[in-house]
Amino acid sequence: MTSLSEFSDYVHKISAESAASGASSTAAAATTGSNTTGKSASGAKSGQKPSASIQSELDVFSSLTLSEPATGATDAAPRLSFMTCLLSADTNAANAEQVTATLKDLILDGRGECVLRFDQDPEDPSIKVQLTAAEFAKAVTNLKALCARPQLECVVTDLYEAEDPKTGLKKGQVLVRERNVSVSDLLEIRVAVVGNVDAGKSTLLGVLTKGGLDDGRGKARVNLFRHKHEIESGRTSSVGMEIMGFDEEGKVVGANDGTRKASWKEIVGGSRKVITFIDLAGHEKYLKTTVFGLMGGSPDYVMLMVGANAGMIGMAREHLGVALALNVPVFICVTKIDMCPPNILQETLTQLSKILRSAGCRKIPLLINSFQDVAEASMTFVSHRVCPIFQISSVSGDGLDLVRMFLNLLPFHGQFDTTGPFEFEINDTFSVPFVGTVVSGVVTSGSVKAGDNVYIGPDSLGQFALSAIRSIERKRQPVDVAHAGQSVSFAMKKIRRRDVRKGMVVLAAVKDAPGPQCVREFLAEVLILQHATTIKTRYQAMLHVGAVAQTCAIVGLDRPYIRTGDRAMVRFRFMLRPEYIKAGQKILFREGRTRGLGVVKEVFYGF
Ligand SMILES: Nc1nc2c(ncn2[C@@H]2O[C@H](COP(=O)(O)OP(=O)(O)OP(=O)(O)O)[C@@H](O)[C@H]2O)c(=O)[nH]1
Repeated sequence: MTSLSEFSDYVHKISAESAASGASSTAAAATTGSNTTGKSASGAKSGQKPSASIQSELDVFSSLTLSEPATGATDAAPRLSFMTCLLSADTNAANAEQVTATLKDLILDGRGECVLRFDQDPEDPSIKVQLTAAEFAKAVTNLKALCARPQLECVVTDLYEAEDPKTGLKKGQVLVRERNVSVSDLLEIRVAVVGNVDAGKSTLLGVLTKGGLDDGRGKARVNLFRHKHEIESGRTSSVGMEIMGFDEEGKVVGANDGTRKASWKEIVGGSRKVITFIDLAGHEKYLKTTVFGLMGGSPDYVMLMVGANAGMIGMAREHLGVALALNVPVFICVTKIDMCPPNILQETLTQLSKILRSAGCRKIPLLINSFQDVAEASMTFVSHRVCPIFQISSVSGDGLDLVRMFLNLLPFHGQFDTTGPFEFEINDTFSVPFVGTVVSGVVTSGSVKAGDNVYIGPDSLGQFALSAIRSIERKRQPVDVAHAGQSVSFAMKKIRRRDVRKGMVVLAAVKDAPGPQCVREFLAEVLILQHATTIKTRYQAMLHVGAVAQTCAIVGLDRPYIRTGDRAMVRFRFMLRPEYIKAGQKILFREGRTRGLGVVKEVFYGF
């Protein structure tokens, strides 16, 4: 860490910027040598001896900052760094307000929570901070006091603390999470669980959501199956949903000793963050369902399960490929370590590392062994192409605490258009007694209220029907409004269940505006990942785009033929019926061993 020099650079940068923006009063006062009654002075008053880095910042700012601290800095005055303000927040009201404002922004970005590192600036992580043990303790105390105030109403949970024995400097991380959240604003993170058949996916979900442990013979997974044939065969064949809730302190809500599964109502009622697991099938026979779950379920993360003794076999590579194609961050759980000899476990880890580092993946494998690793990985996971790897056992319980903590810290990173017109992709349909037709799926844009008029379609003739939202449920709890990024279900008015199907959309019905249009043909830029020979026009394959899965034919190509490794512009035609798709959506097509992926570039409206 070169905090001193970095801080000075930073301070010079800020002072140059403030000078450029016309901080004449600051400059004038500085030259007159006026005493700074500013924030830094009060930091010194607190009796704590600031570390060199903080002191250097205080020194520079004491010659720059002239505005009255009580009235707040003027627009032209440079802002003190977060940590400098935090250290003096107990004695300086203006600094306390600045920290509060920064925290509010971070919590808003994180949809109700944020993780803070005490060794870097939260607003600019490239700025390193060094804190002595006393400063660290003060920073944590001040943070807790600020978060308890009505302006924030948050709970601060310590994640880890570590002290450098040589320098005595301390670092650590905390989780700041809102204390009160309504069901409609509850933070939800969707995690798709994939891996080869018998890798232990359903078992791990059973153990995480119910508590208790597995017996190695399928005890934990029984409650998760949705069909009788699944219980009999022990194989998942459908897309299952499980939820796990964390309270404001990060404790798991409802999971007990494995004897009873908490109801969704209990979990949602006590949680401030909910993880929705999309449990997918590992068998090759159900690949279409699994790809549908990955594309239509809009997962934020993919959890790839790998049996320690089996390694990356069968469908696991296929699932990893789809996750990478969709650009969804992946983390890996190497499970069944209780029944795996150490040399085989090592072989599996080496194999994983090779696959992840290969040109096709370009990921950095990161073995997670401690709470510190978890906390650090959760912050770098999304942005740094890191792939955390956990070694766990659902039978002995090894490594499960680390996985639980990681799930608790998984950050929100959805890129949904919250301000656009309302759009919703249907993933499943139900007929509920006394309620009528219910559709479930993900709001991909905008928001909708119960009672709003909507279009639903397209049907096999490309038509959209007018309907209205009778009621909305989120995690089986009634809510009044649904926002982009949330998975919800709608009870629909005037629609029969047989008229709705997966892949349809629900759209805002704007009065006097023309209705939505569907697409029969579209142009996509594709990359052929694998094909034995050449692909020409009239070639047909199963094409997935969002929740749509339909056979498409190639009706146009920018060259006579394409083969493995080629990038090309391809015109596709839906064979069965038109669909509602948009430019920018990712596509994936497969037929036998053939695989291709791409992006929709242009859509052609009409039947
Ligand atoms: N010893 C041991 N056995 C495990 C562990 N995890 C799962 N198992 C056993 O492995 C078997 C397969 O587990 P499942 O959870 O059904 O595997 P799956 O990946 O969900 O399989 P599909 O649903 O068919 O894709 C069951 O008999 C589990 O009891 C573990 O950590 N240790």
